[in-house]
Amino acid sequence: EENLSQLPVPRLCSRNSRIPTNVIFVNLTPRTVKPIWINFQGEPQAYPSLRPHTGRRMITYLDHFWLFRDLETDVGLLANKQEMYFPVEGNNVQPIFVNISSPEFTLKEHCIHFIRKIVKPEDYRKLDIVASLYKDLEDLPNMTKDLRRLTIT
Ligand SMILES: CC(=O)N[C@@H](C)C(=S)N1C[C@H](O)C[C@H]1C(=S)NCc1ccc(-c2scnc2C)cc1
Repeated sequence: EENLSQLPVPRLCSRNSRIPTNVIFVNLTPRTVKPIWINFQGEPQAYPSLRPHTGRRMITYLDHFWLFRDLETDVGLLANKQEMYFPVEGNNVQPIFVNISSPEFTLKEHCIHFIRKIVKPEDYRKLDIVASLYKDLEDLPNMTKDLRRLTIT
């Protein structure tokens, strides 16, 4: 019986449904948000960024997938409290609000994010901290990694 772990990870991709839906991306964060559309080939495609506390009314389609990232740090953000957004029903009257917010980070995650802002990666290992934190600092936010995790779970 073939070894399942050798099979390629299936690619999450939007389906070309052509069923439009009106949405409003609302950036509730004090950060600039980069919307990412996962295209029909499963490749992430960046859309124009949203400045802090701004909204953008736009048209997307049923069975299309979106992720949202902090433009500066690539930290993953939430859309309606989820890691991934996809419109569920075509609605041509009431636009659907997509509220983009920041996840609730632990104190440790806040500290990792802060240290990354003030210390260059080549200097992480000069810090007098426990070695396991070097790995945490070096495990930078990565959309491809998140996309793979989201695809297989
Ligand atoms: C046939 C089909 O579905 N083509 C895709 C490429 C289309 S039309 N898409 C993919 C996504 O569902 C969004 C939709 C496009 S390109 N809608 C127009 C559009 C343009 C700009 C935006 C944004 S996002 C942040 N700022 C703007 C202006 C959002 C949607």
